[in-house]
Amino acid sequence: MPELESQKGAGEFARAKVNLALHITGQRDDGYHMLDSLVVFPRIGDHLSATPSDKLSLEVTGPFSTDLEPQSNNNLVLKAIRRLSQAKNCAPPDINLSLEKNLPVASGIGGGSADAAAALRLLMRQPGFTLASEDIHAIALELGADVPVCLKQVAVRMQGIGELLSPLPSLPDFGMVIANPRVAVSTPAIFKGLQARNNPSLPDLPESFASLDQLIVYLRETRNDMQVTAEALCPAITDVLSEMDQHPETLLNRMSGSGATCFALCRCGDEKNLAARIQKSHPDWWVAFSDEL
Ligand SMILES: C[C@@](CO)(OP(=O)(O)O)[C@H](O)COP(=O)(O)OP(=O)(O)OC[C@H]1O[C@@H](n2ccc(N)nc2=O)[C@H](O)[C@@H]1O
Ligand SMILES: Nc1ncnc2c1ncn2[C@@H]1O[C@H](COP(=O)(O)OP(=O)(O)O)[C@@H](O)[C@H]1O
Repeated sequence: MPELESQKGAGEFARAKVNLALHITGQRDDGYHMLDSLVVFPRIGDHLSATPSDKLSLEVTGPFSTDLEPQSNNNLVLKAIRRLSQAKNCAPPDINLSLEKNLPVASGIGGGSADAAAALRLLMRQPGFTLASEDIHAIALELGADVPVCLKQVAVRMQGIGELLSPLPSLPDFGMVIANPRVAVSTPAIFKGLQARNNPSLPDLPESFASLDQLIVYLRETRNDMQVTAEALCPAITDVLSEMDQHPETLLNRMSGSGATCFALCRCGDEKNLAARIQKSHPDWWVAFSDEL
């Protein structure tokens, strides 16, 4: 492994993925579901950095580190590093990776996918590890359906099983609060429990969203098709949505991904107060906010 070009402070920020809308439009023969989703990336996330070492290793710190086995070969960060090295016919690099786990695990905001994508970006910055964008996209998809969208971390429409990414009309400014009742939800269990798998696609997108009100009107015509199943399996999701509903700042609230994290959209500037009030009512929940999406 050539000496790391960037060391302290030059890590990767692995942003949470939030599905503003998530329609399940079909199922492939291999069982994977077809999606039509609007995805955004709030400024809330994990941090991944690397320092030279005598072998490949991973340490996990941060508030949710205890929910992951620190040395596990199943960590998506290590899987991503090994898979990209294999694609380059190189031995995995001798680095110590440090993951600050700020996002709850198995929570519908793609923390593991974001970490895997961060690991790919981090390694690709090193000489000898770059790949053409279609090749890195294919590796990302092998690691997980949500990993391709996490590579670029910009707002997009996501289709296929997660591999088809297309630009969105530019979005108005808005604030976001996300809250998780600290109950892990298994993505495969929610997919398995779906009552309907052939739902309509997203309504046609306008050429632009002139205002936040227009975006909210559009989103009210959309759904998260996993929400009913997830609420039945995890009633705490309903509690989070009801709490968000009680605050006048909330313009629209919904579950992200397969849950249990829910988001509330608000006017820019309202997010900090809204988050504080939700956290005050439920000190045991994980609550975060962002004004940049
Ligand atoms: C539901 C979504 C929506 O963005 O988000 P999360 O709840 O995970 O955040 C994603 O599609 C989750 O993507 P990801 O978590 O990467 O999925 P994978 O690891 O590839 O697969 C986990 C499990 O979900 C199922 N799966 C995943 C994606 C998909 N389009 N159809 C599926 O049926 C797979 O069959 C597998 O059993
Ligand atoms: N770095 C990681 N962060 C989170 N989860 C990980 C990671 N590596 C592997 N996993 C595994 O991936 C599964 C899905 O985690 P996660 O991506 O947090 O779920 P979700 O997409 O629902 O938010 C978990 O069961 C976890 O054990």
